[in-house]
Amino acid sequence: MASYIGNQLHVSVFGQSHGTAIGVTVDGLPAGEAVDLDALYTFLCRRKPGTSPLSTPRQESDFPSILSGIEQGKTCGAPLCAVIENKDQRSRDYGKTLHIPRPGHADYTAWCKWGGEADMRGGGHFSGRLTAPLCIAGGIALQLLERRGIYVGAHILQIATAKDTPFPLRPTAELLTSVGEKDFPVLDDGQGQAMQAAIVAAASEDDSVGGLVECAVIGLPAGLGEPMFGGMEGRLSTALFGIPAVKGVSFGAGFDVATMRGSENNDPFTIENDTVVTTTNHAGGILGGITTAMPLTLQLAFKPTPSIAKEQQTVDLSTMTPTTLSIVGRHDPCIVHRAVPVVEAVVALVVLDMLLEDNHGII
Ligand SMILES: Cc1cc2nc3c(=O)[nH]c(=O)nc-3n(C[C@H](O)[C@H](O)[C@H](O)COP(=O)(O)O)c2cc1C
Ligand SMILES: C=C(O[C@@H]1CC(C(=O)O)=C[C@@H](OP(=O)(O)O)[C@H]1O)C(=O)O
Repeated sequence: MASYIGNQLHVSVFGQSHGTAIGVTVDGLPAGEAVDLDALYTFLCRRKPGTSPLSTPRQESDFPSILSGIEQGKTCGAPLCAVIENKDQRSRDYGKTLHIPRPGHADYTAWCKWGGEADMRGGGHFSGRLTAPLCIAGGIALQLLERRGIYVGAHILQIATAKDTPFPLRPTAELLTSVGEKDFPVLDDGQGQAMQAAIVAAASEDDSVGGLVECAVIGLPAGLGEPMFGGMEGRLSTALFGIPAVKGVSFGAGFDVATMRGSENNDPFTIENDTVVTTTNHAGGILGGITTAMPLTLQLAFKPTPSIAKEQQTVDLSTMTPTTLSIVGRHDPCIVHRAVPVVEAVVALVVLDMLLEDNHGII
């Protein structure tokens, strides 16, 4: 099965962008955990569409109905089910082009796989809209982790050619929390202005831009993870590639390690307050798939939004002839800034799942 993840914490996402509703089931949450529903909705609003000229104008409240699993503000042990009704579908945007796959979107591959039966209006089940229910599950996981001193935070590292300052060697909980509270989550607001200008420029040319998100987790114990296929990098990557438009995931110094010498890349060990730490963190807090207790750091590459108004070459699958397409409708000229809370949510779900498997006395 494709739309669920987790070994102890089973998270299953359902729905289509233009269907009645989208939602999530989460089985395996510990019972008796307080869930602050106001804080959860504040988190969901960081992702919701229709809030800025830099994003899709589709108007959705993204307000979740919790159908089960939470009673009197606490998890009750039963599987949690939450749904968000879709309210602002405009399916006519897709009516004339259902046989004409959008370059860069999943239309063509869904058509191949599901024999033309896929509901691809608004991206169907492949849509970025499905990241809203992911944020419900992840937003609850973030609350459980924070209660135990584990903080997950992310920011936009790059959009087009404009670059933010990376997180410092030891990001604090305050830094990770405060950057997420910004309307445009960057550390350097000047660079944030340049990024926003790049999005506006691309949109004005009927085009789109991509970029990078950096995420960090602090407060993890040393020793979380497994060797080989159960490693922290593998577990996180599998989940993070489930976010639509992610084309790359790297940890620590990432692809820069290719040009470093061992003497530069190795993180020297030392002792601080009777604890083993490293003086640099090119490893991103992971050695052998297992956490070192230094901040876990990762970067994700997001491609430019595929649906653009600029004319592109494609094919008509009903006649099997080449054609061109200028996409009408409501689309994000950039995905990166909307994806920041989604990255936090997915990382939190994986970390919580791994702690539930091997809890180090934490849960
Ligand atoms: C938050 C978010 C919003 C998105 N918004 C759009 C959009 O408005 N238009 C679009 O064509 N793709 C959008 N996408 C990306 C597509 O859903 C994605 O590119 C498509 O499903 C194909 O999947 P792939 O890029 O992972 O191959 C969005 C993705 C995310 C995470
Ligand atoms: C609705 C959201 O984003 C949608 C993601 C999306 C896609 O193809 O991924 C396509 C667009 O859908 P529609 O054409 O129905 O407006 C976006 O608006 C959302 O993120 O909540």
